[in-house]
Parts: sequence; structure tokens; C-alpha cells
Amino acid sequence: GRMRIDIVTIFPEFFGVLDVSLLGKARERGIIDVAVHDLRDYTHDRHRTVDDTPYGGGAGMVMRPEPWGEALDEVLTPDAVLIVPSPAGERFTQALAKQLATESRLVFACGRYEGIDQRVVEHAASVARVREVSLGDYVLNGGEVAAMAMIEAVGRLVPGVIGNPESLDEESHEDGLLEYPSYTKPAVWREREVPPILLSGNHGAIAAWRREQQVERTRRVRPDLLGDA
Ligand SMILES: NC(=S)c1ccno1
Repeated sequence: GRMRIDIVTIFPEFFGVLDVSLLGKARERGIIDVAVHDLRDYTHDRHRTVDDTPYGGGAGMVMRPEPWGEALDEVLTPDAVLIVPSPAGERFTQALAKQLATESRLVFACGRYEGIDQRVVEHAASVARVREVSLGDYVLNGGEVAAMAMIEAVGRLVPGVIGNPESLDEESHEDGLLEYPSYTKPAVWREREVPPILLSGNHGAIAAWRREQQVERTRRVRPDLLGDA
């Protein structure tokens, strides 16, 4: 397929939904191949232990390096990008999603929030490109939800996954602005009218109105995107 995605996680069943979603079609059509790997399959003790107490003390547990090393030995190839969802990572953006959509191979390492032994990331960087990536400044219990979001954001940008590529052009963050408000029939709903400009057939005026809506909405909701203080 155009892209191969490997996911390493202690909750492999979590990713079952990828079989039914939009990406399910892409998988059927052989555009995107997804393989999920259970980290516990790379343990060798009776309890299939994946984490242990942190050196230096502190609360929580840290994921042991050995199982990760064996798992990544199996799935991480030099052409791949290893993505480690983490609140300590670089911000995930539409620009990064577009960049990742051009890759032939992505590997997602889903760790617990307390994190994976740092030597795993250090070792992986000697094999392939590694990016610690954050969905946002909040804390989840693990990387799975973040990986799912990133896989959806990237997957839909892979050529052939979306039926109508034009719909990708006018998306939020595509041009650095939030998208304009959208309307469909009926023209009046609960006494609320669709903005008359949209029914005018004047396409130049409509495009101008939409741009103004984008700027106004971005200024109101996300001034940071405009470089405003
Ligand atoms: N914010 C992200 S990506 C995260 C991963 C685990 N906990 O938070």
C-alpha cells in the first residue's frame, strides 16, 4: 500500500475501530496497511510485565525498555518515522500531518502517561527518525487516544483515501485561518435564515464574505493564529 502504519500498544483492541472507519475503506483498497502489535507479546515473564518503578523515585510507573526494544526491533525500519505521543512532545499541527502523510511508513509507540524509559527513544533514533508529538497541553493516561487522532489526521491526507480531494483544500488551518461557517437546506430553520449572500449566486462576493468570516472567526476564537498577542 501507499502507506504502512504499525502501532505498538498494551491495548491492541483499542485500535479495532480502524477497521470500520474511513480508514477501513483505505485499508480495503490497499492504500493504507495498518498492523497493531501488543507490547506484552514482547515480554517473557509470567505476568507479562511492561512497567516498573522509576529510578530516582516518584509516583507512577515507567515502561521498561526491554519489551519496547524487542517490539521496535521488529517493526521499526530505517525508512520509518517513529511517532511517540507525549505531552512533552512538539505540537501536532495540520502542517505536520501533511508532512507525515507523504511518508511511506509510520510507527506509533503508545506508552503510558508516565512515559517510556528514555533510552528506548534514544536507541530508536539510531535506527530511524523519531518525533515525540503532543496533541495538546493536557494529560491522557496513555498515547492510544492521541495516536488514533494523529492516524486519522494523517490518514485522510494520504492520496486516494478521501474521495473528493478538493474538500481538503478549504479546511480549518489549511490557510492558517479557521474555516468559515457552513449552511445547507432549508433556507430558513427555526426562523433563522441562511446569510442571503450565499443565495445570491455572486461567487466573487461569496468568496469575499467567506474570507471575512474566516478572519473574523479566527480573530475572535484563535488570535494566536493571527500572530496577535
Ligand atoms: N498530550 C498527549 S499527546 C499525551 C499523551 C499522553 N498523555 O498526554
